[in-house]
Amino acid sequence: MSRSFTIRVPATSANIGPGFDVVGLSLSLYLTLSVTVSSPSAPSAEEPPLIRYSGEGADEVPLDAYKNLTTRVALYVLRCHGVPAFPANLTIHAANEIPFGRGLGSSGAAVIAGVLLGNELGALRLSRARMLDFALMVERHPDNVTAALVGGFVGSYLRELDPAATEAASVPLSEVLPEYPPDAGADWGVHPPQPPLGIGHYVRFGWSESIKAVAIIPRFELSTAKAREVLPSSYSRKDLVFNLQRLAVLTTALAQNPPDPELIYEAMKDRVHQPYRKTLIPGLPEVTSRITPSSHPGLLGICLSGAGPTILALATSGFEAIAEDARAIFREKNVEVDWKLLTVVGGSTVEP
Ligand SMILES: Nc1ncnc2c1ncn2[C@@H]1O[C@H](COP(=O)(O)OP(=O)(O)OP(=O)(O)O)[C@@H](O)[C@H]1O
Ligand SMILES: N[C@@H](CCO)C(=O)O
Repeated sequence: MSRSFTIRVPATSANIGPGFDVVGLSLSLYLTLSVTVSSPSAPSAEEPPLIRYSGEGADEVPLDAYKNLTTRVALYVLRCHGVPAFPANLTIHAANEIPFGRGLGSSGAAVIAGVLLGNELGALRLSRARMLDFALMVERHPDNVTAALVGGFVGSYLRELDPAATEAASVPLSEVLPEYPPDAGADWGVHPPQPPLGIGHYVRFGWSESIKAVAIIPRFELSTAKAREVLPSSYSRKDLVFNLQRLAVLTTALAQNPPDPELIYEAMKDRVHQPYRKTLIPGLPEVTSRITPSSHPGLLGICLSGAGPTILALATSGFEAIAEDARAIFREKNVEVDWKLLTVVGGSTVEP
């Protein structure tokens, strides 16, 4: 007898302008895993899962379960609960709509899918809060993973940990997710680093149903790691206050009906990450400054999505004009784009 289930995790856009590493929005593109496992099935290191993959990233994603981000995370969760290996006869088909390295939370979705997979395979019954702890051991800023797990427009923070917990949470990623081969005699990690309890905390803000998201997606990848390298390690008080003022207004302004374009356009400006990332994204300052509520009725605000290079425009109408004019501006910089009209959706699901 075999058991099948489906895991569905949404794309996310982090930051929404001033909320760097703080806010995230779940969007209607999905990573879907269709999983089949023999039941009952004992853990087996000799028989790794069979992974099939289609959609975005299919030409670059590793299909080796010890290299693939989702299955590595699932194995980490299992090992932390005393299960040393995947169950035998496990097959996973990943169908992915979330483009890689574009600022739409592909890695966050892969990590959340892995946590949910480990939880299901081990019948662990982890709480949402505990699942978030596991995700935060891998992706160490909470904005994408929290929104991908719980859905909606979400704000989150990482708890200040005591020195022991800080040490536990600071282990190198290679120790959390070793790309270990199933060699005979390999250390199967009887003692993997356990996440401290209650690392991440979140709240869901309101969201006006009238607001949709236009994702303008350049046809090149920018890794989050590279887009974080260009950021300074300290900021002026003026720039921090600029962002804090806007973020405080934005979290409520996006829930109001009807949404106020003047308030939101200004509240989606940022001085903490976007100015530094313009060197990596030709056209970023031009698109965000030339597309405004006066030039494009229906537009509410425009920002970099996550670490980029995607631009996110929030709007109630006029979607095509916003996207096509952004395309024309990017073209002046020799950047080709695709665009999608997305809605804000609920969080991850696991269904039989
Ligand atoms: N479905 C997936 N399965 C396995 N690995 C994935 C999957 N999705 C993403 N990844 C890995 O994550 C990498 C992209 O992560 P990165 O953090 O750079 O970008 P992103 O998550 O798309 O953007 P952002 O964090 O700014 O929203 C890919 O190159 C790939 O290695
Ligand atoms: N807050 C993160 C999101 C990317 O995953 C960043 O902007 O670097």
